Amino acid sequence: MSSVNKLKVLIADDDLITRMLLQRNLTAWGYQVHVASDGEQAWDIVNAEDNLRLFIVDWGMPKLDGLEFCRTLKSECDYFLYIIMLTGRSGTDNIVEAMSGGADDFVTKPFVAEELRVRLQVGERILEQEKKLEFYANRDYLTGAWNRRVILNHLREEWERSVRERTKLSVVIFDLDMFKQINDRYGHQAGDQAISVFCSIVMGNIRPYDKLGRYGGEEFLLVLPNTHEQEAVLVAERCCTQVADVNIPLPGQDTLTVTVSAGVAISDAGNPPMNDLFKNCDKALYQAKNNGRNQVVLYRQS
Ligand SMILES: Nc1nc2c(ncn2[C@@H]2O[C@H](COP(=O)(O)OP(=O)(O)OP(=O)(O)O)[C@@H](O)[C@H]2O)c(=O)[nH]1
Repeated sequence: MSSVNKLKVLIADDDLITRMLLQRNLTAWGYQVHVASDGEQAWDIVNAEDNLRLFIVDWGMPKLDGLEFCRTLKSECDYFLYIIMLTGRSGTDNIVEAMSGGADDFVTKPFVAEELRVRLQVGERILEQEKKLEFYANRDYLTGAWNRRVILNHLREEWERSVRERTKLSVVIFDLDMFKQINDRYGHQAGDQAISVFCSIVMGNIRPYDKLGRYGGEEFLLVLPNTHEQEAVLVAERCCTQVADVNIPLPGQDTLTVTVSAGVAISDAGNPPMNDLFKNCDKALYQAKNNGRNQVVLYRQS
């Protein structure tokens, strides 16, 4: 297993021997281990590392103790985490306090390696389930694009940010052309395949902080923060050209080609307001369809 695929675990413990023992065992069990000797250091690692979801945390630590660390972590993270409290303390009162404070499991020192290993596996199973739930709740199942709720929330957040930071926010609405005919002629499965290919192409053309979401059936919304209209038009045109150029394989020897129309609109430091931004984008899309499809139209005030 390469280190890229290894699950990350953060160990936070002020006792050197425990840290070394944990690090040795966890590395042997295939985890990518990060080590902190107090709560503050643990917090720094949380801020620096992506995808850190599994934790083994001592209770009594200098600067920031384990319980406070759990509380802060659970209240500030909007994704699921699994924390095992590994402590010299024992007894019901301590278990209740730790688990009420955000710990998901409680192990008393000295720990038995095999027991800790299976408890980590329980954490992994729960994290895996949470990841699936997160996907089903936020993503479009067919394409992996964000679903309508998420993309509209994201648009609102980015619009608010553009007001705060006085930047330009660009929005693109894509709509696959004559899609009813494609379904009628080639069948729904082929239509689905075309939608998936379209999304892969768009996702391959955007920056990590741009977001593509499925707004309706064959209508997709692309939110491009801090982006001028010319750049947005270029991205949209690149996507439309690439979609039109691809031969989508169908069962047998057949292939299918599709085209896409797009409307682009921008808001500059919150002007126009979000609803109008959206309406402008829709008007531009309507224009693109009226002009003959397979093209990008930028909304202009006039
Ligand atoms: N295969 C498939 N078809 C879908 C999906 N979502 C929506 N559609 C179909 O997309 C078609 C959209 O048709 P219309 O809204 O009439 O638009 P159009 O045929 O694309 O025409 P223009 O937008 O004017 O170019 C409908 O037949 C929907 O059933 C989907 O997930 N999969």
